[in-house]
Amino acid sequence: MTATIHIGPTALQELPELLKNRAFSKVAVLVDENTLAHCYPTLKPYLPEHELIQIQSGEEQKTLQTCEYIWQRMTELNLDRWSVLVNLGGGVIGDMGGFCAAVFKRGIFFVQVPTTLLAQVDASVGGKTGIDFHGLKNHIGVYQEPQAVFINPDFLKTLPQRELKSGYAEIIKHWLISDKDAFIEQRHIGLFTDDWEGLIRHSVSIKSGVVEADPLEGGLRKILNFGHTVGHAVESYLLEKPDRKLLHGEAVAVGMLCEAWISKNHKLLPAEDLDKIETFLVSVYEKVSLSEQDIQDIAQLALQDKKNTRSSINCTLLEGIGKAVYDQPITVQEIVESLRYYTLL
Ligand SMILES: NC(=O)c1ccc[n+]([C@@H]2O[C@H](COP(=O)([O-])OP(=O)(O)OC[C@H]3O[C@@H](n4cnc5c(N)ncnc54)[C@H](O)[C@@H]3O)[C@@H](O)[C@H]2O)c1
Ligand SMILES: O=C(O)C(=O)C[C@@H](O)[C@H](O)[C@H](O)COP(=O)(O)O
Ligand SMILES: [Zn+2]
Repeated sequence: MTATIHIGPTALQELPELLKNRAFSKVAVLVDENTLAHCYPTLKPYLPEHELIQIQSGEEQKTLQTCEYIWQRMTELNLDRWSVLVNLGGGVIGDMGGFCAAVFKRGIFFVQVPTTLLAQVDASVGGKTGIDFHGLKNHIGVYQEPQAVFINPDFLKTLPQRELKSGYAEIIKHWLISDKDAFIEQRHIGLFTDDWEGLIRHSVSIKSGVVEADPLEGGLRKILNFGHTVGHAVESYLLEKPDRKLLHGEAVAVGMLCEAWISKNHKLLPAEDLDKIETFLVSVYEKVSLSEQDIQDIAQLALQDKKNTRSSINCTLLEGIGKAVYDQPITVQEIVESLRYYTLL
């Protein structure tokens, strides 16, 4: 069953009732240094007595080593099976906190309070939790729904512009896979909107609809992975190169361009649609420079994608703006060519 999602500047007002009704034995809040400084003061008035678990921010922290630290703190704090972990942060806190809670003592409760645009429109919804392993994205994880999700768009006021743009990539993805009108009409307003709540509600409704139809990604849910076959490979590759690291959404933007190009190559996406996607994404995201060696290495990483079966790379492609098709076999060589296309844009 999918979790209840509360959206709006007063969303957190619903939290005390949930905590009281479920009579959790202990409440712990997972934060990083940024969410402790910028978001915890807003959350605190809605919490009963609680403990804090603090980790360092960043994708590099989304590892088994950090999980060990979190489990150690949960143990020291004597969290039992009726405790709840409140994950206050972006997708890293949400994915890793959700995973730690889902397997601690075979599962305690958790609540998502997403504080980045990316986590509000995507990561907090749908129950995918997990961590990176040896640089491979979300390689270890479980599906586990939180007790509830509380999305307060006011948290975005302190979010750096680069992080906002990263989250915007997942909004664009939602438009590209299922809402042509939104892509055509809203793309130029996007980042300059004064209605974040409206954008968040729209994205959450697209994602929730897909997840409800196919929670465990047997089929349809794979459309939410558009841009991620190549995007995750690019993100994993550059994560190992400290001064070239990309944010998740920035890598997904590269991935969407490459996979849109592959869609056209497969005669699924009309040239004029590729043109529109290209013009728009290039206007929002800085080009990432990639050498021929980078391209060859990135393409190999796509062989680890979770949608693959046997040796087939199964990609989600576009049949047009607003319509995605999943399980489309592609080759390493096509990924190489798509990345070459990207470098020439
Ligand atoms: N589970 C899913 O369905 C899903 C979906 C999309 C992405 N993800 C994962 O999400 C992760 C990316 O999440 P992200 O983009 O939120 O990055 P993130 O969690 O690293 O947060 C980005 C940065 O913003 C800071 N921050 C958070 N909230 C803030 C605020 N309100 N004000 C100021 N600073 C703030 C954080 O401390 C961090 O430095 C990736 O690991 C990706 O794989 C998961
Ligand atoms: O929720 C989903 O399903 C998605 O694919 C959403 C993606 O934006 C997200 O990055 C997800 O974590 C990727 O899942 P993965 O199974 O490819 O790790
Ligand atoms: Zn994503």
